[in-house]
This record gives sequence, structure tokens and C-alpha cells, in this order.
Amino acid sequence: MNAQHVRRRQKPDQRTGRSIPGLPARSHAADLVFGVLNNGKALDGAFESQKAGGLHAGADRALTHALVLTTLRRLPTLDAAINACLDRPLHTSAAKAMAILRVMTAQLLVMEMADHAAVTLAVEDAARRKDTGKLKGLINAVGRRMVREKQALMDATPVSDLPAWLENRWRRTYGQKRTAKIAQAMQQQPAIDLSFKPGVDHQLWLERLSDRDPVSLNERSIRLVKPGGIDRLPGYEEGDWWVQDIAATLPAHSLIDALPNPSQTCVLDLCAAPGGKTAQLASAGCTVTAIDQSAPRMKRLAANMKRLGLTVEVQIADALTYSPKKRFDAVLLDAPCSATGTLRRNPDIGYLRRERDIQSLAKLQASLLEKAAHFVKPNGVLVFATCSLEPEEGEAQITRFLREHQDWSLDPIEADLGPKGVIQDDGTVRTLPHLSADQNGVCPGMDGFFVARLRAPN
Ligand SMILES: C[S@@+](CC[C@H](N)C(=O)[O-])C[C@H]1O[C@@H](n2cnc3c(N)ncnc32)[C@H](O)[C@@H]1O
Repeated sequence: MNAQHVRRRQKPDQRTGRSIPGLPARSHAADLVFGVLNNGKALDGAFESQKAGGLHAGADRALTHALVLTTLRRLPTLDAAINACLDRPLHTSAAKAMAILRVMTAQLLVMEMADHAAVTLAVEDAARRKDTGKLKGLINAVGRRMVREKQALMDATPVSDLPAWLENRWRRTYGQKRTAKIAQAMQQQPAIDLSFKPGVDHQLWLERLSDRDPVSLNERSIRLVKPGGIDRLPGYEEGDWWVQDIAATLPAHSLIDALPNPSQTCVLDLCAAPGGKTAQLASAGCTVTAIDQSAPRMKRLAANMKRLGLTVEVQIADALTYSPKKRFDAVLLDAPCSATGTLRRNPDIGYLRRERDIQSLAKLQASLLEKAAHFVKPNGVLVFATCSLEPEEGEAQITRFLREHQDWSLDPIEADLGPKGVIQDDGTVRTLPHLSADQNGVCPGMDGFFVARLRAPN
């Protein structure tokens, strides 16, 4: 193929822009950011399908993912920098242009990507859209100024990037100092934690995963400090491990810890999909019934169990109307919640959820907890968990339940079960995003979870 031929074939497609490397990922990222902030559209599943948004290549998809999450994690910082470069804030009718500016600014100020590519591709993206074409000059001017004044802009930006309603809430619950630490942790891209089946040779896996800077968190979890995809890593196809944040391992782990003989125990996993905790229970030897009301999520659970070589009974059902023929030795209720503890991974939550959602989710959790209690055998175990930092979805649920069920008791979780500082005085677990994931305090960051273990009356 001669050079002229190559040039002709590389002529950009005006409609999709696909032939300019890096443009489709940036353009798609701006659309997704716009979708979250201007249309209230969740990112849920946006990066899962192979052809998400017309992006075929894995590298493009990974770049879109990184651009969107970084933009949303650092939004107040980015907006402050953009506004400092404008004479007056953009009119709301220019929201698409603002999304392009935000994605460009994330590249320039946070991701340390090439200045030239960030600016020229933002200008190109704007030029190709009907609704932003006229603003391409302004985007160019803002981009160039940002490149010149990077350090001064970063020095002048806000310290916290939390959405205001969450920051106010967390200050009330955790105080100013701890909220500042949580805010800092929420700015970071989370590491990837892998859960292994019991009895795994840790040293062997630390060697096999050495390209990704693995750190052993405990005998079941290894953290990959270096970011990247997971489906080409050793052990993925073979089903040797699954991805699960260290904090997310604590609910099932505290349940298994209370069982004298897991292999003779029937466990009901009530809100099970996509199955991280189901995998822990099944690989510990429990006989697991996994139910969830979402058919697509249960499909993922079934695929995950197949990959891991684990057998569980699977039912698509609403836990509120479920009526099993028998009671269980133990029940795990990993309840639907606001998921504010996972803001690092799901920064769209901060812009999509509102105060009133916390109240309605808390009501649903109370009903599910009430129902779950009926499925437990006398003297059996009930573990309640949420990945929320809101006390209404954690501590307050247990206080209310124990007040209304005085024959039930709180079964304190052992102090050495989790990372340092996560077991509260009453034996419940409260993980916070800035805490260290290992006992030595050298591996910062984990999801925010609440876990309580309850014991049924005899
Ligand atoms: C926090 S997620 C569960 C995560 C899961 N335990 C894991 O470790 O992978 C909450 C789940 O609750 C399910 N859910 C919500 N309301 C439900 C209900 N009434 N009955 C059953 N499942 C429900 C959702 O579909 C969602 O999959």
C-alpha cells in the first residue's frame, strides 16, 4: 500500500470522526458526562458492552472510562478552573460545550495527558457537532490558557471535590477532619482487589501477577496497585479469582466466621447479584440459595459462578414476596442502597442521588431486613450490609431492628476480621474510603461499607 493510499483511507469520517485516533473516546466521554450531569442518566453498564457507544477497541473503551470517571470525580476542581478561564460562566444552553471543556480539563489538569492532543481533539469534537461548532474558538482559547496557567489554576481550585449535598451530610456524620480525608480518598482511582478461593497459594499468585504490583491484603485478597484490565490476567479464564473490593468481602466473611461448619450450612443470599458474596459463601463450602429480583444481574451471577466453577441454587425473585419452603442456618442481606461508599468507582452517584433517595432506600432496607429475619432458623445468623456511608442505611437500621425485636441480639464481629480500625465498639463494621486496606496501614483506600451480624432467638 503506498503512502497516498494510506492518506486517502485515513481521511477523517466527518460523521463519526473515528479515524482521528483518540477522538471517538473523548467525544463519547463528553456525551456520557453530559448524560449524567444534564439528563440524569446513570453510567450503569455504559462501559460493559464490547460496542459501548460504537467503540469497538478495548483501548478506546478504557480511555472513555478513565475520562468520564476522572471528570466526575474531580468536577468542582475542573469547573473552577474552566470558570477562571472564562469572562463569565457558559450559558446553560451551552451544556454540551461545557461537557467537552470538562473532559478536556480533566486531561490537562488531572490526568497529565498530552496538552496538544487534549486541546486539539476537544476543538475538533466541538467543530463536528451542530450544537457546539460555534464555540470551538472559545474551547481553543480556554484550552490554550489552561496549558499556560496550569499550576496557578490547580493551586486556586477547591480542596474537596465532593458534591455539596454529600459533603454536608458527611460533615454532620463524620466531622470536618474525617470528611476531608474521605473527600481526598474519593478523588483517587481505586485499586483492583482480587478475592481467591480458600487455601490458595498466595506466594504463587503474587509472582504470577507481578506485572501489576500485587500486594497481599490478607490470606484471601490480593490488591493490584497498577491499574489495567483484568480479563487477560492469569487465572481469570480458569476462575481462580474474582474482583471484589476488600471492604465488600467483610459481610460474607463475617457470616462464614460465625459458622461452626460451613460445609454443613444452608445459606440464603437475598440480594445476591452479580455474586461476589455468593462466590465467597459457596467457595467456603456453604450450600447457597442465591436470589435477586433483577434477571439481567442474575444472568451475570450465573456466568460468574460458571467461570469460578461454583454451584449455587439461583432464583429470580423479589425478596419482599419470597416464600421459601424452609428456613436457613444463615441469611445474608446485602441490601440495595445509595452506594455512596462506592463514590470512587461510581462518581455519577453524587450527581444522580439526592437526600430523599436516602430516606426511601432506608425504608426499603427496613422492610427487607424485617423479611430476612423470617427466613432464619432459631439461633441462626443474619448479616445485614450496605455499601453506603449514610447512618440511615447502616447503624440506624440495626438500632431500630433490635429495638423492635428484643429477642434478637447483635453478635459482635471479631476485631481481627477486617483491616485496622473498621470494627466499631459494638462489634459492627464501618469501613471508610480513606482507611488502609491492610493491617500494616500501607495500602490506602477501600469502599465504604456497613456490616452487622445478628443472632436469632432460640
Ligand atoms: C448491593 S447489590 C448486591 C450485590 C451482591 N450481593 C454482590 O455481592 O455481588 C443489591 C442487589 O439487590 C437487588 N434487589 C433490590 N431489591 C430487591 C428485592 N426486593 N428483592 C431481591 N433483590 C433485590 C438488586 O437487583 C441488586 O442486585
